[in-house]
Amino acid sequence: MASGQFLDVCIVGFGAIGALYAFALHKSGQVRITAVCRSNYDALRDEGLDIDSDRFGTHSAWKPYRVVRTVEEAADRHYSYVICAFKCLPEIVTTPALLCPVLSRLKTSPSKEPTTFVLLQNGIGIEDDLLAELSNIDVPTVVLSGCCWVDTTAVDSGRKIVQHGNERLVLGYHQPPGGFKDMAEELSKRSLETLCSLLRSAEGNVEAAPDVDVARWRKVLWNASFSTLCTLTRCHVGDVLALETSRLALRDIMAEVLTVARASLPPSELREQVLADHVVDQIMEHENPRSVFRPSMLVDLDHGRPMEVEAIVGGVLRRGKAKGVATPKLDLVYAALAVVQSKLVKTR
Ligand SMILES: NC(=O)C1=CN([C@@H]2O[C@H](COP(=O)(O)OP(=O)(O)OC[C@H]3O[C@@H](n4cnc5c(N)ncnc54)[C@H](OP(=O)(O)O)[C@@H]3O)[C@@H](O)[C@H]2O)C=CC1
Ligand SMILES: CC(C)(CO)C(=O)C(=O)O
Repeated sequence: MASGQFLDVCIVGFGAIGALYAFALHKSGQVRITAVCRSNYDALRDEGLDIDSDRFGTHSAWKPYRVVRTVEEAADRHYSYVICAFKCLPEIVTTPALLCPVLSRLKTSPSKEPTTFVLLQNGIGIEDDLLAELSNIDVPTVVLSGCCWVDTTAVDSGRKIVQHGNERLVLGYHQPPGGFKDMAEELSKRSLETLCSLLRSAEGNVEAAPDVDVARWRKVLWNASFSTLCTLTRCHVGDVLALETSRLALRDIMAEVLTVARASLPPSELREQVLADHVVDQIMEHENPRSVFRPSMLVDLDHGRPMEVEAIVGGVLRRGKAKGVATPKLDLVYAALAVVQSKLVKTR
């Protein structure tokens, strides 16, 4: 292990997801967390973080090992894991640009110690630009990503995080653009296992995905339909389930996403099982018609913050276009959200 008995882990984006999983990793007793905080830097440094989590318990004034203001400040050492938990907004800043100081350090590092990047973010193809950038770096690296099935929010200007109900994290590794070489896949598997076991030792409900791309498409089925319709209507989940016409729209969007998913992924038993047509029925039956849940995209709009339209909807559309799959319903959803998004980006 690096640094004697601790693994150094850097969390970039210390909001709801970043802080929740940082705390879980800290609870494992085996890591040192460097938290890159933006708007909540002063609060975190001076007062620490309050946590009210059904999964990880209630804690006050928790301080990570280090709180820093920028990625540049964080890049004074080697990290075993760099966890990205900022909103994925490539139209504002790409992931490689945001991580530039860490990547530059890796490029010039005489040590060949591996680094694993972990994307705890929604969307499709969010790993592409990072994988491309890492393919130019002569140090072993791994890219993992995670689908978070959890309802967590940063409140009190990021001084506190609240997490209700169940928490489930599905983590898996991505293939580099040219495929795996030498021992790279072994390294990815080991890195995935280590992260899963750290989170499990803190009672996190984590699963290693046999194919992370299949898991991400399964997740985006929900985000591309429920998150977008709730956002465009500014209504909670129960409201968009209440009318026959909006239920039909949810189903139609999910059917389009499934067609793109199946066209984009290589054939496998897992793909057929996880992304079969009847999954739409399962999702619709599983949602509570009385749910007052507001998806994170709607929460961003509520606060006037840019939304992950490109990562969630744009990602599906780009894959659809590449495979010649028509997506008329989702095209309309994208066009409407793009109008709102461009105003949010201009006024931020
Ligand atoms: N919250 C949830 O329940 C779920 C979230 N997700 C996904 O998880 C990801 C993270 O979402 P979530 O935690 O909710 O988002 P939050 O908005 O709560 O947190 C994002 C954090 O990233 C920080 N940040 C953004 N850009 C930068 C930057 N350039 N440098 C440093 N910090 C930065 C923000 O700082 P600042 O305060 O200054 O803006 C904020 O603290 C998203 O992809 C989301 O879709 C997935 C499932 C559930
Ligand atoms: C599916 C869900 C609600 C997380 O569980 C989500 O991804 C979101 O709110 O953006």
